[in-house]
Amino acid sequence: MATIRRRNTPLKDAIAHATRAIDKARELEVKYINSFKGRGLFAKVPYQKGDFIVEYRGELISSQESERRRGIYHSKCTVFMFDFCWKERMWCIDAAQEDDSLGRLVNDDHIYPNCKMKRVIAEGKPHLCLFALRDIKAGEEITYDYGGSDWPWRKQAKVQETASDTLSSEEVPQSPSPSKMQAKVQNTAADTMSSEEVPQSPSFSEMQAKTQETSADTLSSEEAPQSPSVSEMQAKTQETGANTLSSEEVPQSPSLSHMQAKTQETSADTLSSEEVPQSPSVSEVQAKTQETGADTLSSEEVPQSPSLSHMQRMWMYMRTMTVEQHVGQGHKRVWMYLTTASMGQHVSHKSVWLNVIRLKMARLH
Ligand SMILES: C[S@@+](CC[C@H](N)C(=O)[O-])C[C@H]1O[C@@H](n2cnc3c(N)ncnc32)[C@H](O)[C@@H]1O
Repeated sequence: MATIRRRNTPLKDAIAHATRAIDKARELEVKYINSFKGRGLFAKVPYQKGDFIVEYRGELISSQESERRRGIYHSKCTVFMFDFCWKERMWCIDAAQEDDSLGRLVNDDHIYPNCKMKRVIAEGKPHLCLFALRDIKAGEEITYDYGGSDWPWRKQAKVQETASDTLSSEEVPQSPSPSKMQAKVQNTAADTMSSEEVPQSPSFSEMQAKTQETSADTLSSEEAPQSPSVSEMQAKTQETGANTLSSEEVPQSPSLSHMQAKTQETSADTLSSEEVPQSPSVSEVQAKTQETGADTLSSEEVPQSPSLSHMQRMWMYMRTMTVEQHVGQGHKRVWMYLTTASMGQHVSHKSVWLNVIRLKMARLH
């Protein structure tokens, strides 16, 4: 992927990357951090305060479509939906699809973030871009404040810092909140805009985006082409009879099955078999796995869901961990159990079961 060397102002830099949908692939790298945080984005080069870092790229959808998707997405996908206000309306960048874009991998830091999300208008469409809040050294993780207050990992962070990777029952992650990614979006085009042009944010509910007006980089009319009017955007939405914008305006929507398939990420800590209090499900899952002989199971393919009590027992010890099962002659199987912060009460028992089966199958040696 080509990288544009910065010759412009940060805002021009952001617009140049946003319009081409490219990242600074030579300046940034994705690294796996740990089982708690997953992946993160890191600077490979130093950045100066104010620099454009990366776009939070995804599909631009209306708030109505955002609500609809939240109703059907797995909770691991909804966390990638970023709501923001633009032209007196709520919009959402849906970055749930696993593409190669880097912005979607930036983690939250509400205490010492080094970047800030700002709204940038390029070719008439809003983009969400991260800009450095301070100088950033090579090797530093790129972070920003997701906003809000109820993100489950913030409550768990202290526990994770002190505890070993082997989780106790007290450390079972809290059920994820269904909250939206709160857009602490600043309007980068603000310097040249009057308050009429960038209206005050309405008072949205706590779950919704806080769009802040700030003075930031100056956007001239050459830098940002005219935005279509709200009514124009609304008209297009109505014309299509759908909540998503037409394909000229935004990329194709990812299919739900693809999104669901992408929710199976995990990482694990090792737990010896002695540490697992009860593992009745291992043999049961193994049996089911062998029965189907498939890599993934649809709900139709699972002949019988485990009973609720069984699920509850699994739930008691299911966390992010692996269990090593010695099968003789120096061979062992490693069972990997998927549980992350986003697997909680909002996931049906059946979904949890399917997730576990899939993961076990995927990781079975
Ligand atoms: C937009 S994604 C960021 C990329 C993610 N780490 C990954 O590997 O795909 C948001 C998810 O990252 C994790 N995350 C973000 N910030 C975190 C933090 N400060 N501590 C722990 N987990 C975090 C949470 O699981 C959250 O659902």
